Amino acid sequence: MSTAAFQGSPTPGTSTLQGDARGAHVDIRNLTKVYGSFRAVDDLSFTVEPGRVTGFLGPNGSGKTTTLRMLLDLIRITEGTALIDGQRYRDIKQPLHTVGAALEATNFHPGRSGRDHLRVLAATHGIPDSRVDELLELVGIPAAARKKAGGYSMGMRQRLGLATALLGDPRLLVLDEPANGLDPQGIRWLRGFLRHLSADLGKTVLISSHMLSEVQQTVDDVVIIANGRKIAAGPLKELEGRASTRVTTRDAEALAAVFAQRGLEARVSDPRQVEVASEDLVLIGDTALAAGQPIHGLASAGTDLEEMFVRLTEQHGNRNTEGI
Ligand SMILES: Nc1ncnc2c1ncn2[C@@H]1O[C@H](COP(=O)(O)OP(=O)(O)OP(=O)(O)O)[C@@H](O)[C@H]1O
Repeated sequence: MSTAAFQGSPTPGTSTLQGDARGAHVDIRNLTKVYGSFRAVDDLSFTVEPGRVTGFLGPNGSGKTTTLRMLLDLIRITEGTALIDGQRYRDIKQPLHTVGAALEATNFHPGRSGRDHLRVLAATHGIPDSRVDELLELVGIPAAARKKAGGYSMGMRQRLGLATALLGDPRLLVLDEPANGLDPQGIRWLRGFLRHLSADLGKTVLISSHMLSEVQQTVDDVVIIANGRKIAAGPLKELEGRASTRVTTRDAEALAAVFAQRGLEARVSDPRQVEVASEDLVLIGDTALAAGQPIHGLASAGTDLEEMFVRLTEQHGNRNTEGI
């Protein structure tokens, strides 16, 4: 599979992905979905900006897919609005050219090749076959796409889903868990591809994920939900907070005091463990050494946002099974 297919794409104007002068603006306002007495999405509001990749994050069952389905008019909204450039999806004149979506990677006809799947869709929208082949090349499955989709791996289905979403060269791309089933190389490829679409072509990209770590290097903005409600939203850089390091030692209290003297914020999390609000391993190591304190282990403890996300996932892992 090509990992750089898009990198060589021609200059704007002739590219397979021409881009628009602007991506579409998404405005979700007080969106609610109720099933019986269960609030799958609860008074959710956020915006998605053009030229950026927005990560829509939350634990399993938190309401991400339900929100995206309401945005795309696949299910009825109970309350609130979900607008794309000020319009409901159903009122958009040329939806394929405005919004490209890949909500599920499994809904291709198993007996039809990926290429034929795209060609059928292209034909019904007056899009030439040549574009189908260009897109298959672009997403890295030019040969595989001639085989029946029933035999595709999850990663191949994801790539075909992406090609389908891109068929109309849309201004907004909505992808549900696009990294699912991709190998590390595929995830790296997807990351570069989505950045190209947003940063270079100005498109709006909205991707959902239940794993912050999977999209952390891809997204500019995040919207985090749990139990159908918004927990946090904003630029990733602003929300990430501090990175910290977990230090294993003989006497955590003594080492924490040493760090504090050096002006490093430190917290004893275990009699043998200290969390230091720094990712400077040299500084941490040298400080401990100078004070004669042994270090038995040093590990990145991630950022404040990562810690919050892990906590959320633990608390709200699956509200169905928890009966919340
Ligand atoms: N048709 C439905 N009827 C009843 N409950 C539903 C229906 N569709 C979804 N739900 C419930 O709504 C909640 C949110 O589901 P949703 O699929 O939106 O979560 P998600 O965040 O996309 O999860 P995942 O990361 O697992 O895909 C879940 O508890 C789910 O069981």
